[in-house]
Amino acid sequence: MKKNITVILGDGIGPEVTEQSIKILNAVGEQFGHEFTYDYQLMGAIAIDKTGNPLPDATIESALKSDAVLFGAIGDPKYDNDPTAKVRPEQGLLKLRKSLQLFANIRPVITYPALNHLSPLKPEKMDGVDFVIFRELTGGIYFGEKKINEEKTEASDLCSYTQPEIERIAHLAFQYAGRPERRKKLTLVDKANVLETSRLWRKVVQDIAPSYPDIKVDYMFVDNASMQIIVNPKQFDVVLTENMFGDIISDEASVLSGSLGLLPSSSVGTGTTLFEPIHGSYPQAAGKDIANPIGSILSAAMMLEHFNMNEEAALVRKAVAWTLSQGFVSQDIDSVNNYGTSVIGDLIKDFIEQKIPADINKKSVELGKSTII
Ligand SMILES: NC(=O)c1ccc[n+]([C@@H]2O[C@H](COP(=O)([O-])OP(=O)(O)OC[C@H]3O[C@@H](n4cnc5c(N)ncnc54)[C@H](O)[C@@H]3O)[C@@H](O)[C@H]2O)c1
Ligand SMILES: CC(C)[C@H](C(=O)O)[C@@H](O)C(=O)O
Ligand SMILES: [Mg+2]
Repeated sequence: MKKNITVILGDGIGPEVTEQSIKILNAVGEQFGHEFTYDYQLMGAIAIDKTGNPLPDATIESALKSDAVLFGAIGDPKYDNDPTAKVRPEQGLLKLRKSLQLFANIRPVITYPALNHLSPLKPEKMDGVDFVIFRELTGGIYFGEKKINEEKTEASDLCSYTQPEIERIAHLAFQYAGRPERRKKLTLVDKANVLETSRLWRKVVQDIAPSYPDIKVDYMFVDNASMQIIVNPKQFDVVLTENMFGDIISDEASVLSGSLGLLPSSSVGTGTTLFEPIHGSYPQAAGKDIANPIGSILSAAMMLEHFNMNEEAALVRKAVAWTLSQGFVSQDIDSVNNYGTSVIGDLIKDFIEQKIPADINKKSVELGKSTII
């Protein structure tokens, strides 16, 4: 199969983690006889530096005609620390989501038995944690009218949702909860005790629920949900929520897996689907070969599934689980014994290519070197 992928490396650690995913996609292509071609495009701070625009038209055009988009991360401290900046890297990402109508951001949260002992939570709370957050991505407070008065002393961001915006993601989430591998439970996370938009979410979900009689629906306020994710994460199966709540609770939930660097996502819309790790540009780590590439690599696995390459995706996941089980982990997972971004990428690639020596031991894999000795 031939697939053309728009690749947006972005800023900070975006390029180095995405480079590992490209390695993995190429290895999968070789093994299974697929041809992946890449069209590299700009977005974020690097795009502002090169073109003055955080999302050049060429990036949107490429994304619209490609089979999928693989995205790293955007963001730069020079904008984060300047609240008066008129042009910002994040505008590029938000505009891309809007342009591709990527209304549903799917963020799976799974745990790895091999990492449970490193978790801040008790291992018995972690075994079997497996839920998926459906985060609405093109509405809410992110996209409502923004105002600041002339004196710059009062500002507002409007949070608004329409019934169709809620319905389209709710249907996706219900259908997902009904998949054979899921536990047929959907939890709507909102703030319906305070917010009018949340009350609309509840009403729309309540109206839709009877069409999915097999799915048990639960409603939870976001403040409670933030606590429940930590104390009893096994109760969740599919979590449906609006844009900003989803942003926040998914970073929180990543702690269950072991690190923000582990979580992948897909953003689904009416056309091209985009795949990206949930983390940001982690500027402190940029260029140091210390970032965890697994969030990006698992996003590439989600992309393979999107191409109906299920066996290929399963092999990538198996390879990831193998590196974690062998202790080949990055600094965010283990601050004492850890391996570089590219070493982890190479090990996952070698596993896919069945090139891992049977007698491999940790000492034979050099920290920061990208070859197995
Ligand atoms: N989708 C995106 O591109 C995206 C997402 C979030 C934040 N951002 C941007 O990224 C910049 C930095 O934001 P931030 O510091 O709040 O969030 P961040 O996700 O970049 O990093 C937060 C912390 O998470 C950890 N982390 C994140 N990714 C990691 C990885 N791959 N490996 C190991 N550890 C990792 C690090 O401890 C880091 O300090 C900002 O400009 C922000 O706007 C972009
Ligand atoms: C960078 C920012 C606009 C973005 C968001 O808030 O959606 C990020 O945090 C994410 O989770 O992808
Ligand atoms: Mg976020």
